[in-house]
Amino acid sequence: MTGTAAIEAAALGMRFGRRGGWALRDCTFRLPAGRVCAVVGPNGAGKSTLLALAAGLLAPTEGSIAVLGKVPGAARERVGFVAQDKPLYPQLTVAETLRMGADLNTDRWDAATAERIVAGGDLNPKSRIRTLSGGQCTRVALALALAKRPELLLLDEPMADLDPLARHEMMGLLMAQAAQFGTTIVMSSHVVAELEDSCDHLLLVDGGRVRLAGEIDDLLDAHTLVSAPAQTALDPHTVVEARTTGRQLTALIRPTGPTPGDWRTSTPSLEELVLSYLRNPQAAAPAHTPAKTQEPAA
Ligand SMILES: Nc1ncnc2c1ncn2[C@@H]1O[C@H](COP(=O)(O)OP(=O)(O)OP(=O)(O)O)[C@@H](O)[C@H]1O
Repeated sequence: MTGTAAIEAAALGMRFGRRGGWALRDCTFRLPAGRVCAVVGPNGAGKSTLLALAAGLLAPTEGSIAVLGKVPGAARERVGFVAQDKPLYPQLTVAETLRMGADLNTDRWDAATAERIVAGGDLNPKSRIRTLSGGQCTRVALALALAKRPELLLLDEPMADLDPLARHEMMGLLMAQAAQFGTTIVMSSHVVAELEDSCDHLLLVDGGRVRLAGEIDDLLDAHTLVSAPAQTALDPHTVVEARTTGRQLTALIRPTGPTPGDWRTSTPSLEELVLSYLRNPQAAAPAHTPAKTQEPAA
């Protein structure tokens, strides 16, 4: 891992059109190189906009974003991007698509990886892209992006239209790529539970703001799930969410010290953490992983 961040954003904002609302606003975060980062958040939160800004396909309305230490456009050769709609040329065959990838990336093209990914889906190299299913197109798009051997791989909901076996296979390939080459992977997804075992870094985007940013283990360790009798006072701890069902209180807190011995406590899952923050827009981010402050350089 180097000292250069994979992505560094400062007061980043994006507005589509002069009169449009802000798709992203005041986003400041630092993603160290070599991480596998989950970008999660509700529909319309700004995840695709953030990834498109990092890919250099959009220019920020305000603030800045640096990718591998450069403006995104200047880092494009070292970045792989698979957009949500997996744009490919419909009239090309699978083989022609891979050949185009090889021609565009002569210095780094990993033909064996591209062919292995395509073969794994039993795709006929002579099939035209327009005849493929959504999941098969995703497989070709991922083959193009991975074979480019990027230093940073930006994936917008890469698993959304893959079947369970293909998801498992692709996740394995992505993790192998990250382990072997130190590739930084940033992937958006709505299936938070699926990300917990694969990702080590989280960006929670909500309403165009980055609400949580940091190492997943640190974020989980900073929170405690509490089960206690209803009416239990939770202060002085910081309460992200508290719900009472009958005589039972369930809460997600950020403890400010030891909790009473008669509380039942556990560490939340990533999904529990994310859902609690999304259900409670007023809950502030933890002090050591605030949306507006840089985490320490690696
Ligand atoms: N090209 C565009 N023109 C105008 N508004 C846009 C455009 N692209 C995105 N937006 C708006 O920006 C906001 C963020 O959209 P974005 O696609 O980044 O969200 P998202 O988190 O990726 O959502 P989803 O999970 O549904 O894919 C939304 O309000 C959306 O309507």
